[in-house]
Amino acid sequence: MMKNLLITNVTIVPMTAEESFIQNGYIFIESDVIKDVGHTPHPPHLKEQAKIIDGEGMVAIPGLINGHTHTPMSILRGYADDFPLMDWLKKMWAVEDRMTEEDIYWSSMLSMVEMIKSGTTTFCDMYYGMDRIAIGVEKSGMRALLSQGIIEGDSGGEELLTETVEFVRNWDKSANQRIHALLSPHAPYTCSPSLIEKMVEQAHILDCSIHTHLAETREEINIISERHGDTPIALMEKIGLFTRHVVAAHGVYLTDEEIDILKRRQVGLIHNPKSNMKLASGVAPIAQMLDKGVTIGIGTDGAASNNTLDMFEEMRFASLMQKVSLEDPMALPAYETLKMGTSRGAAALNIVDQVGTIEAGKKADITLIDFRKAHLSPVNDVVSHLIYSAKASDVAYTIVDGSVLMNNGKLTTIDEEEVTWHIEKIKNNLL
Ligand SMILES: N[C@@H](CCSC[C@H]1O[C@@H](n2cnc3c(=O)[nH]cnc32)[C@H](O)[C@@H]1O)C(=O)O
Ligand SMILES: [Zn+2]
Repeated sequence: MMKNLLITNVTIVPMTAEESFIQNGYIFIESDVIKDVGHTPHPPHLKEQAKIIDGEGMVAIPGLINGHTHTPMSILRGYADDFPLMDWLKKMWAVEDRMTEEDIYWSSMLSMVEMIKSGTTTFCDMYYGMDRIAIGVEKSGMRALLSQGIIEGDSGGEELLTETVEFVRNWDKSANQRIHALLSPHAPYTCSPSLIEKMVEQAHILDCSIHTHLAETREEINIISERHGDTPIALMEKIGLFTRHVVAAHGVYLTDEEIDILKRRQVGLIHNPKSNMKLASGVAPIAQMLDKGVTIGIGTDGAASNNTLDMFEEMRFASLMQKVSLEDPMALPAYETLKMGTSRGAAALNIVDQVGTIEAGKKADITLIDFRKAHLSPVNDVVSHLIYSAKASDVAYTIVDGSVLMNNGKLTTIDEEEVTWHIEKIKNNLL
């Protein structure tokens, strides 16, 4: 079957250079890779070699990158709202203890349905039962960074560590390199320094990145200070966490010194504005970190603390939250925010050689947004509309690795009705 694609008559926001656009362009995809991007007219021979998607009235952006989430938590959407993090977590863990691998699989598939429908092409996940999620990723066609989150129990984390190392060995670079496997100590307050040290050692051996939660709440700062006499990032620096590439979710409470560490160690910081607002964790100093050159992406966190996985909303909240908290309408402007959802998100996850921009040589992960809508009219400014006006439901096509996962609004790899049928059944048993 011919797998080449030609997207025609489309407005392209390639995210390659500052604010460059192609007003009426084409994108030629050969198998899983972008081969050619240009202005209309396209070379005529391309037409015979490819399936054509008419991009009239649409805007193409690099597929959105959800830098931090817990996909199976969609089953817990709306289950325990309006609590602070530590109380909320206790409620989550009580249910998570009862979740079976099947529950995890279908809940994760529900999240993939939501993400594909809202133009997300890559997500970075932390949960348990990761083998089943990886099988789901194979089926859905999405790109994913997967890690088994480790919370150290009374018995220590040794057994879990063996399991998670096995997971990385089995899945890293699988599914045509769509899957990256990472190691994941859940957080500095749920894992001891000695366990984290062991995980770093393993990450060096496996040559993989590390995904964790860091500096999320004031309470975390207090716990770490009481236990170790340090702040979370300073402690992690001491125990050598940042000798590997780290994806760190949150970074709400940071000293200037810690921001310097994040920059120097090229940590991929993932900002989760809606989760931070909903759990009232606080306002991350994003504008300040960007000024200092920290690499920042955007994530939704799990659907139980958000309560959606919609990256358009997430980008909008990121921008608005900086503006209002700094009383500065110029803080985190639209293009900067879109970068965090695409190219910079890819850099934060250390996959910028694969995705994050629309240019020849990159993997073909592309989202097409239909701009023929009242709330996107008139098109005075494409990027402004993407950040301040667009909705998830404006996404018409989601393409990953050259495969069309949503074709003019229709999912091609997942049977949504089957997923929702299972979800209803799981909900009735579990909650
Ligand atoms: N519960 C698992 C491992 C953890 S997976 C990831 C964990 O992160 C939790 N989680 C979700 N959102 C957040 C957050 O914002 N901060 C900290 N933990 C979170 C989530 O409830 C889940 O337990 C075990 O049995 O070891
Ligand atoms: Zn999280």
